[in-house]
Amino acid sequence: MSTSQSLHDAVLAALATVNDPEIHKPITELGMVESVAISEDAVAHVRVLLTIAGCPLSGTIDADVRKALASVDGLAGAEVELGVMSDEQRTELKTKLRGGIAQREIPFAREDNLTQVLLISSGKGGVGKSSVTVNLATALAAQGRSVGILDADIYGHSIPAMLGLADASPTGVADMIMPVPAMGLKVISMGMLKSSRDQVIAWRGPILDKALHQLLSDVYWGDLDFLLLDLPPGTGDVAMSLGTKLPNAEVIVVTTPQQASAEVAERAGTMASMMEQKVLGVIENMAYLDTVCPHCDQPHRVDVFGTGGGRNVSDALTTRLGYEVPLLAEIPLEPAVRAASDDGVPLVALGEDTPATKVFNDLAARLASRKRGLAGKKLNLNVR
Ligand SMILES: Nc1ncnc2c1ncn2[C@@H]1O[C@H](COP(=O)(O)OP(=O)(O)OP(=O)(O)O)[C@@H](O)[C@H]1O
Repeated sequence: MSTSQSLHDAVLAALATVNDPEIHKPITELGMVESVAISEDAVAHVRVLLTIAGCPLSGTIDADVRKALASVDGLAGAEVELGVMSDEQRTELKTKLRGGIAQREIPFAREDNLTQVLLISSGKGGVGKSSVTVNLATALAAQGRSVGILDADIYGHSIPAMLGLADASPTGVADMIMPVPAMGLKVISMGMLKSSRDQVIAWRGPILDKALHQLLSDVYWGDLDFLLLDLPPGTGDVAMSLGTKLPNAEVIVVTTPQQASAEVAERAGTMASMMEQKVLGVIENMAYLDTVCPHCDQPHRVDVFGTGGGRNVSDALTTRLGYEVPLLAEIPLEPAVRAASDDGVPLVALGEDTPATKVFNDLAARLASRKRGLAGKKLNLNVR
């Protein structure tokens, strides 16, 4: 092999180590390296194409490319020129990002898609649906899974604030929306589509449907092991719309011990049949408070909100739906859960060893080790 050829190969190998800062894939795979030439004096001439003119991250890409080239042995120097992709090249990139699918298709709806799509729902607001979503997602990510969160709660978008992303907005690359990274998760919220933070979203019917479709198809989720959707409480337009969009999704019902179980089960059951989706199980949140008794100084479990709500909902749903709907977890009422969320960091991300953290990590481990697509196989996700 000639020296110039081996230098050329070495330069390409070095460029393959440079990731696009937003897409997180090598620029060589994304068609961003337009040309590489090695001149007789061993100088590399590299032309890199940005996805859009005025790309805010052009400085980062330029610096990363130069750094990679500086590591190539035998090069006397490097000249880097930045250009911009043509419309055609952008279309090619978009197709590549969509896994070879040119149209705006929802990747999670494909039969061969292996992402576990979990719809976190509740009969009514304030039971801790969003807290469960962020903590479970963080626990899954800490166990090495690639996890996305879609905050589809049109009434209150609590997810961004719980992840310290209150003012974050996603960027666009080649007509695709880049999810916002936080705590190792990829995050998109309906609230991020609003023009101002205090604007109220009152979308219904077709507009809501379109927005949801966009968040599922135009967002560059990449290969996800899990996608968790925080649904608005109750049944409604979002549930209806997601039914057809995410046929393989599974519903997790979050409830509290005192909630009228029949009512919760009724709503969850109705929603699941509206969506034609399986209910994976029930999570009882704020299940109990572990505290030291002021009278006897001994640790006690106090059932602040009564007992049995989660188990009753699981039993009622099992009867109503005709298959086993297990109680997946009982999460204690723990002031740290609220405090951490208020600080914009899910409790699980703090790495502290608390009973709630343990429950989230344990549930994440069970979900992560699930075998997918084995029809009829008992999944054994029961909490007891
Ligand atoms: N296990 C828990 N221990 C202590 N506080 C909790 C727990 N779970 C949730 N909370 C707190 O309860 C409040 C409501 O929780 P969260 O916002 O997650 O509920 P939600 O069901 O998503 O509500 P909404 O439907 O209104 O968005 C928050 O202040 C949250 O920090």
